[in-house]
Amino acid sequence: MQPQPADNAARSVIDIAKLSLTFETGDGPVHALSDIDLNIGAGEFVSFIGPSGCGKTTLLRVIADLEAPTGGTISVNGMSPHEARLARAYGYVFQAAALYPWRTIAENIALPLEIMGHSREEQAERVRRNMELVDLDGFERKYPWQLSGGMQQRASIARALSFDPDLLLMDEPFGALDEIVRDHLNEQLLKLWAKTDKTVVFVTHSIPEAVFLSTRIVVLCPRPGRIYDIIDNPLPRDRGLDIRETAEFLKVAHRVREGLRAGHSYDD
Ligand SMILES: Nc1ncnc2c1ncn2[C@@H]1O[C@H](COP(=O)(O)OP(=O)(O)OP(=O)(O)O)[C@@H](O)[C@H]1O
Repeated sequence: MQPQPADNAARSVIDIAKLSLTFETGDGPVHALSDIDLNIGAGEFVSFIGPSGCGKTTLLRVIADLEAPTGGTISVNGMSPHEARLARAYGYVFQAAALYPWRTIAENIALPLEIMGHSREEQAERVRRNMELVDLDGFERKYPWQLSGGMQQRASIARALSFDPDLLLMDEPFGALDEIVRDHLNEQLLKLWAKTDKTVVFVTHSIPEAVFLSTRIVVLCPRPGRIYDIIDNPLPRDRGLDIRETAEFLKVAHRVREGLRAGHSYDD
């Protein structure tokens, strides 16, 4: 039986306490993350937003076991990030679609399944299901360069979902796309999230994107990278783009902007 949303919301997926990460560089230590406390529950859509260099990507990479913290604790699905990575607990979507140009879209999406040793039939079924989920059916035999930037990013989301992880980590996936495409993908991502009940952690620079997508918004500030504010988004989960014109939306956006201003240095 599928867990009910209420039970689901109670289960913690990511637990971070007093976490820090200092990079030792030739120019001295860089305090990329300091004193981070954050819990993310199942089914949440949490955005990290903040000025360049505040540690958004580093925090996402720590969750994904691509960086190791130098202090504090973190668990993902009750495991260390390393164990969670081996257990394939999450799918990761990068800023650039990073598809292999010599493989068709279907072959790109099948790649993680191939590596995991799924049968050809299983691969085909999962590729079909995930291509449908991101609205790309019909493009199986195309190569990445035959698709627009937005379609390539949808393919990379389908690839991240191919092995059905409960957790999706997304690092500015739509940052390089124009506004209209981005709006469309934001809507599609929200529908996909509602349909699949995934937990999503999403890095962005865009206030409207963060407010439109998220159930919670984490505002970070730099030097050292730390959490400035965590905003519960009161907007209903079922929202369309026109919600961006409402007073509630603008109120949340205003609070995010205030947080960004407070942590921003114009010398950057
Ligand atoms: N491998 C590394 N070695 C040394 N310093 C690093 C490394 N990775 C990141 N940093 C530094 O850590 C800080 C946080 O970087 P990070 O990329 O996480 O910020 P960000 O908020 O994602 O920035 P942006 O919005 O520009 O992507 C920056 O000062 C960055 O230069």
